Amino acid sequence: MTTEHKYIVALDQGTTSSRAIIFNHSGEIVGVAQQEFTQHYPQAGWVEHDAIEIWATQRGVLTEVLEKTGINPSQIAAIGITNQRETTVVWDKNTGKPVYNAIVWQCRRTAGICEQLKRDGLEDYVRENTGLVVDAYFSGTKVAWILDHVEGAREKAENGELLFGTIDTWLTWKLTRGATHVTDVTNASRTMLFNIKTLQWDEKMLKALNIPASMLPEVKSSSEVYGEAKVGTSLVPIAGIAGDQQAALFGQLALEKGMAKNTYGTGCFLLMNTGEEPVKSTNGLVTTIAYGLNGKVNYALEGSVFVAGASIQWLRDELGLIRDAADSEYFASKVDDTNGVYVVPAFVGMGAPYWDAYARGTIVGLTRGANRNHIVRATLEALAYQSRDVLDAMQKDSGLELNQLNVDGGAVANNFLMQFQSDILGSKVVRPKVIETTAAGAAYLAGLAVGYWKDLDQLRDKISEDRAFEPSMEEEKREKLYKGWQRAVDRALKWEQED
Ligand SMILES: Nc1ncnc2c1ncn2[C@@H]1O[C@H](COP(=O)(O)OP(=O)(O)O)[C@@H](O)[C@H]1O
Ligand SMILES: O=P(O)(O)OC[C@H](O)CO
Repeated sequence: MTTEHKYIVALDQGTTSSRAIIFNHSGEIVGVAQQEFTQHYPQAGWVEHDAIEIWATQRGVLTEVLEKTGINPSQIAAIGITNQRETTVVWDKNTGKPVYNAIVWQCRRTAGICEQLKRDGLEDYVRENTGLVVDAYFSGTKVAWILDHVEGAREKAENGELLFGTIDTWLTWKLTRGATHVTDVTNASRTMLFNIKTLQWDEKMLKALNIPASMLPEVKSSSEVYGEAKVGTSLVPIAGIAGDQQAALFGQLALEKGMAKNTYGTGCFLLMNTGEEPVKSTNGLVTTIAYGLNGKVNYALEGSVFVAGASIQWLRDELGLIRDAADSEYFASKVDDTNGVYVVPAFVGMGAPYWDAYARGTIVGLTRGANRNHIVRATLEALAYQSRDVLDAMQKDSGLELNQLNVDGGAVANNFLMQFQSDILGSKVVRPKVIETTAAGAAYLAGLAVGYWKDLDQLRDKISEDRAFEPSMEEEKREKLYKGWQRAVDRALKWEQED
């Protein structure tokens, strides 16, 4: 294939926005288009997206970025898809219409189904075979909920008329006009329905949740041609698929055992590549598939924090304390500390390492002197404390000491946060020049599949450091602050009562 004038497009379908990013052969970004879409909160702790709006915004940004850059679809060598994971779409394969809104990864509505699975004694089985903990986060219980609550859905599913997919599957199906119903191993490993040892859908889990196998997509590697998308008058191969956190790991080229990254977006996700063998966590992390490439899979340990950058949006949209996410750095830097205030943003329960669907957000340590700056600062600091929680667990599980943390995602633009992160970890934090590593990972996977890039060595020199943050806090102060955080978390846990 000629690489002249050719590009790779990454479609990055995130929790809050859809993005299309064009990369050239040097791995540089030549165009970006982005569109936010509506978040639906029908009840406390519930989160939904309209799958049609997801498709419309994703399609819209693809058209927009081509128009903006003047690149013709015929110049695109391949499309890579990366996506918010776990979010669940069920649609009618005849009409192409979703039978219900997409149930988002953050949604807690299936906590009760999870309690039942635990009572049925499935916890150990789930951990051993899917690598996960029993939690409403993952797709399986969301599919079960749709089949049980949408009128006529179960009957149609049993007649083979309904399809299930995570967002990668939904987009691929739409882009190929219904010709392709696939997912990749990384996304499959987030469903709680996939056996990460046999790399097959897990019959016992399907039975436990009463989900017909006919709804499930075919599971493929993360880098191969899955189908062709019609873009304008051209047919463009879709050649890379990976969940966004795995794509970010790939985009940071953390491809060797022991390499890790932390992504600060809506949530925070710390992943460590553990090589070709799955490592079982005993400290509240999950085992997941990092990527499937060249006939093999690599595994990762993951610590998933449900609310990170989303708490900065909460300061902006719900409390009105800031006008723009970037303002948080200005207000936090106006004070020397939080004046004893801690914010625990457990808006949708807490993920790793606590796994408590009943935790709720809390602010503690308020005194008459507490002001906006302290609350903004405490909210930013919570991102760093939550990352320390998972990093400590990761070090215990892996037996490795991470003396450097590679970071990416929208919130790493915040220098205050990065410095505090380094201080509270006591280790170096390294921010790359290109923080769009998620999209880069999807582009690399697609480019490798079609021979646009021969191998990853061609890309290694493209990753360069923007800034390194070194710890400057005294050990005694660090541990005192962190102990305060742990006490604050205790207040947030198990706040909501089980129905
Ligand atoms: N300067 C900043 N300081 C703190 N948070 C920020 C800043 N800029 C963006 N964010 C947060 O980062 C998130 C957006 O990052 P992004 O990687 O695009 O997320 P996602 O892929 O989850 O949609 C938002 O939640 C936003 O509040
Ligand atoms: O869309 P993001 O970047 O918030 O990522 C969401 C995760 O994939 C959820 O597991």
